[in-house]
Amino acid sequence: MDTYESDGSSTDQESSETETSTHADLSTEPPDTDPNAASTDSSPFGESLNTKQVSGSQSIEDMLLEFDVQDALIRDRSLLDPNYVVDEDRIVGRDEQLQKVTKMLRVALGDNRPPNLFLYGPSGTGKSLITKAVCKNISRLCSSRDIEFGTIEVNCQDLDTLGVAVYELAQQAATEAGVDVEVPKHGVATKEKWDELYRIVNENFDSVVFVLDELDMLVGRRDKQDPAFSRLLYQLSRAGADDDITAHISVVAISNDTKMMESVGSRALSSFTPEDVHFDDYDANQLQAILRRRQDAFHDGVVGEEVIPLAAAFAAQTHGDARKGIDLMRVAGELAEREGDERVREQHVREAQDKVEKNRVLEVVRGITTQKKLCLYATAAVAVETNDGTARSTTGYRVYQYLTDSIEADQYQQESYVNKMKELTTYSLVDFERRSHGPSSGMFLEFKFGERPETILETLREDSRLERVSESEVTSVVRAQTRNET
Ligand SMILES: Nc1ncnc2c1ncn2[C@@H]1O[C@H](COP(=O)(O)OP(=O)(O)OP(=O)(O)O)[C@@H](O)[C@H]1O
Repeated sequence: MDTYESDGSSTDQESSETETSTHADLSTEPPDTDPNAASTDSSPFGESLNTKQVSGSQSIEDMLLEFDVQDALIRDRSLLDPNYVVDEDRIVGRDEQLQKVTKMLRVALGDNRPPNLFLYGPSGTGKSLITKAVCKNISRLCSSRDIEFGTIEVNCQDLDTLGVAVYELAQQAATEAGVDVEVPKHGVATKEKWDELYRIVNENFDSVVFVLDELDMLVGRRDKQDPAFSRLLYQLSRAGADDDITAHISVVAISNDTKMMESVGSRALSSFTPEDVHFDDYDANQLQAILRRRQDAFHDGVVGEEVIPLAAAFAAQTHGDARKGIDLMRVAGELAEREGDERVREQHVREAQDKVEKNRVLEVVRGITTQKKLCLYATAAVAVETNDGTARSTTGYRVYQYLTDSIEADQYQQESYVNKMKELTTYSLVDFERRSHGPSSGMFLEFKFGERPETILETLREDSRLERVSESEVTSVVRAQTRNET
């Protein structure tokens, strides 16, 4: 996989750079204060804050009570929470996947081991939802049949190493069983954590489904031959076959990266052998249908006619991501509530789009290294200047070279630049396609952003190093390079 087969410059050293540089680089602005405002209070907050009037009009208590009586627009916030597992009748347009996953996992209801599954497709296309909904139903039926069934679910996004992942699995297994983990989190060998996981599973379950969400993110230490996700899959599959785990186990691996299985080592692949289930992007109509099934999250008649089509259209621009559509509905509703409006309107969705987009970009760029920020900045700067919002890797690299020169940062080869950009595709902020200049010339990658490249530049400029770069000079470099390309 590209994420793993990188240039060697993406080492653990880079990970530590992430930790230090992000905090320093993307520090938030101090709160807006008016230096000229006179304060008569000796205490910084003023003792009167709880009881007295604020800004000469309403007291805090009045405002709180007003919220009590004001008609809230949102009736059921859980329907707008992306982590909430909605009932089956609210799941739209995923019949095929729902049937496939159900038929394969229902084996757990008898005395058999369900097959392993690999669910892949872009972000927000229902992979986790379908898995959780099926497991929830199996669990309910199993309890009526006296079968101890457990769903042990981990999201691998923030797990650095195999040892951390195994401990997390043990922790989740313990929570599901209502027992304690009996080994410490730190200072013990990974083998002890595996043994603890086996113990918890064997003592508490007849049948277990391990759900490994965003598995491709579990890369682990780069000095190991196989990525950590490959080793995890191997060990879990072997544990079932070698009777380390006596319960029937099935592993559901979930990833946005369609090529993840290509970097699973051959040893792991021959034990894991999953059934594949593909999840496509949603189109705007499907997204509308998903959102309409949740419209009762709001009180009757408060959602303007244009709200759902617009939220669906915005979400369709980001790979048909249902999570984004749901986020837009929630944020638009909250904005309307805050403004005291009696309806959610188109304008709230537009404001929400701006907010959600900025948050998504911020979330991604907060966690990436300075080198990746430079690659992303260069590529977004190119995309801003092209008619169709795309950026060629060849042009992007030249702008990257300009950026690294101007802030005196390390400069990597074009291959590394491309690898770093490819790694960023896992966050579905940017996507790429392979293109060719023509039959006799070379290939290049064409990057396209899921969010507006202007928002990406704006967010990245909060990094103090990038803030120093002259925007107009970057634009001139981009224009000159783009002319050369055509
Ligand atoms: N077909 C659907 N019907 C109703 N809601 C859906 C559907 N697909 C996705 N959703 C909702 O969209 C949100 C994101 O879905 P989910 O977490 O399943 O995506 P995912 O494919 O696992 O994405 P990621 O790879 O980012 O984890 C959730 O709130 C989920 O309930």
